[in-house]
Amino acid sequence: MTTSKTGTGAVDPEVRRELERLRDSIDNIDAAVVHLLAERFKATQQVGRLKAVHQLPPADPAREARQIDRLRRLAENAKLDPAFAEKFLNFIIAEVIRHHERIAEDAANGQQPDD
Ligand SMILES: C=C(O[C@@H]1C=C(C(=O)O)C=C[C@H]1O)C(=O)O
Repeated sequence: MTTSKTGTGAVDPEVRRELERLRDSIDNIDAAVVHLLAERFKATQQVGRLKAVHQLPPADPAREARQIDRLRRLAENAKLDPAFAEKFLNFIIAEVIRHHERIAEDAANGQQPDD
């Protein structure tokens, strides 16, 4: 790794190229994360509708506990902080449960689900 400055205050062009290469990779990963999350939410919306029709509760803590166990193990194997993985999953699940509550309320009020 070369130094980050040329001495004139400008960033070494080689360092700039390396930074750009890494940032391109980060941008691709961020795009993949957004697409994967969108697909996950499409599936959870369908679960929410199914639960509303069959009057099942929005949250399923036993299922969540199994998912957290599994995700923590996957994170450990991938050398990702399992506490971070758990926090991230809990953040997503909390949003899903909010959606499910809304879908159940709409169904109870005779409203059609949005697509
Ligand atoms: C999607 C579901 O609903 C809720 C959301 C979950 C999730 O986002 O993974 C898991 C369990 C439930 O609390 C489900 O029951 O499968």
